[in-house]
Amino acid sequence: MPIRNLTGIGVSAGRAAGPVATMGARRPAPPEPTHVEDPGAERDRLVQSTGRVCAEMRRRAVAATGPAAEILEATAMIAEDPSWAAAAAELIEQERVAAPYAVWRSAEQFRAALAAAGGYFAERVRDLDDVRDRVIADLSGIAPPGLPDPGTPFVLVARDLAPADTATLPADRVLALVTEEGGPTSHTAILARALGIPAVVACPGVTAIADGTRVGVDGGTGEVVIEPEDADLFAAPRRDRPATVDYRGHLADGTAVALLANVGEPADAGRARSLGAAGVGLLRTEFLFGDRLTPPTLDEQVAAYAEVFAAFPGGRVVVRTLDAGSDKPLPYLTAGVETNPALGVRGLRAMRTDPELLDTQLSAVAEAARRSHTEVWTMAPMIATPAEAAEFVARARAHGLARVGAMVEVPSAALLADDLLAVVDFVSVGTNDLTQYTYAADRLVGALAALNDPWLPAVLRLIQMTGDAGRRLGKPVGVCGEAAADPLLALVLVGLGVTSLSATARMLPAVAAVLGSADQALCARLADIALRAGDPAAARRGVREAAAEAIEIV
Ligand SMILES: C=C(OP(=O)(O)O)C(=O)O
Ligand SMILES: [Mg+2]
Repeated sequence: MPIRNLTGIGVSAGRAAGPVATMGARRPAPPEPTHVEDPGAERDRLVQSTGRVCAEMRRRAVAATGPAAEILEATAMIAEDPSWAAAAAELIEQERVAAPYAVWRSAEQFRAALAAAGGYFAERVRDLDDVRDRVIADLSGIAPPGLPDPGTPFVLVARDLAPADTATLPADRVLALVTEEGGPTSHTAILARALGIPAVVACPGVTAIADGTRVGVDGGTGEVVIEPEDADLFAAPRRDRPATVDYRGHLADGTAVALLANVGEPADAGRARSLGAAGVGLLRTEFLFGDRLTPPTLDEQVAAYAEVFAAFPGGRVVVRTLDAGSDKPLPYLTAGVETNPALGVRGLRAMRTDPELLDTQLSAVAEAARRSHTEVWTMAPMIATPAEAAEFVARARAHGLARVGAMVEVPSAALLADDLLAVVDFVSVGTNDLTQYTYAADRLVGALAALNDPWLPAVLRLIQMTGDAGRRLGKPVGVCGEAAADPLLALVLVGLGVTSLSATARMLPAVAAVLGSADQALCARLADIALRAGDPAAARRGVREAAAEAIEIV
């Protein structure tokens, strides 16, 4: 029976058509525990192999930029971690087994420990698997696992992608990518958007499509059409998109809607600026605090913030205080073991356990702001009550910070948006967490991807409540979650009362293109359609059709 058309979750807008090339089965069979006569020589072989793999991973990390660099850096660090290689060497010594088998066994132990630690550590399992497979391939003298190369541009299909593979995708050859697993906030989704490649995740059955079959992929609606009759429908409009942001900060009717960039490290700020971003709507400060045993000093922080502010003289930069805990644990701050880390001591809750850390950060932001010509706004993550927000505002003001706000990522914050907005200067909706908490679905679990879709009606309703409260109180309501990177959803968000959008810089030109040609009345109509739709697929379809009648959409 021919495979019918498939549907997944569109996570990176744009359309493309081309032949399928499937990522080879990455996981090799466990090697046999072959006996070796000379364990010393076998250990040397292991050391040389891990050295080669480490050098290659490091080379790729150094060569990459943006989110790819961060992800490759994480894999390179796992490759360079001596503990798993030392455990493998010990196995060779004690049991006189060949290196591939020892690597496999040692990696199994480490991956079990990472998986048990949960959150951020569990995510590293994919990186460890990647390193393990590369070392075993090197020891066995076979090509390392990697991307297919059919010799022509292709639609990449995979069960899931290792972060390192996604990070090095050749954007000129991969027309689109479709994965059977993965969720909207997975590495695959975030990087596809950063690279501007149309992408669909959580698409059951896609790996059954034979290589070479032509498919059309719509990264907006999530549709994968087998042998499309009208391939022109999938002609790649993304190639015609402007490469930089051409947007003056207001809709076609003059309604002000700021378009800003999400920035995860100082280098991103320069890139965002060169693309034409007007400022930063979310500076994630975790880059300063991770991968170390003690927190950064005041001076280190001042220098890093000042570097970001310097990229936007006269512009706005919204700094988010440290969001530690859950998927971002820190050895010196967050609680050891929590049964439900996403519901645990994270974000502002973790900072309240160490007020000095929060004070140092606020003081550094204030000092860097004084040295710059940038409008600096400061906000806290994981605010659940207006009282927490009031406490944060008082602390930030004591450091001389003028504009202080709260993220809306917990449903309680949206439900009490009037009370929250009464005590802060602005709010910014973090749709990634708001979605996971509204639908009680871990954002890192691929199997729950359908419940981590910001087009879900309850999420839209909570954003509407927040937007309405913002209008009533005359205070700004931003969105800085991945939802703002979806051009169609961006129009809906504006219709729900959102006054600024902040997204990964590469998606800003596409979002700018729709904002600049829409007006408030259209956005309100689209918001109404999305709210009434009942489910994300119907909402996307209805909004796309109505938007297409009024404006040219990407
Ligand atoms: C922007 C958000 O924060 P993060 O993705 O860093 O948790 C969010 O939750 O939407
Ligand atoms: Mg968040």
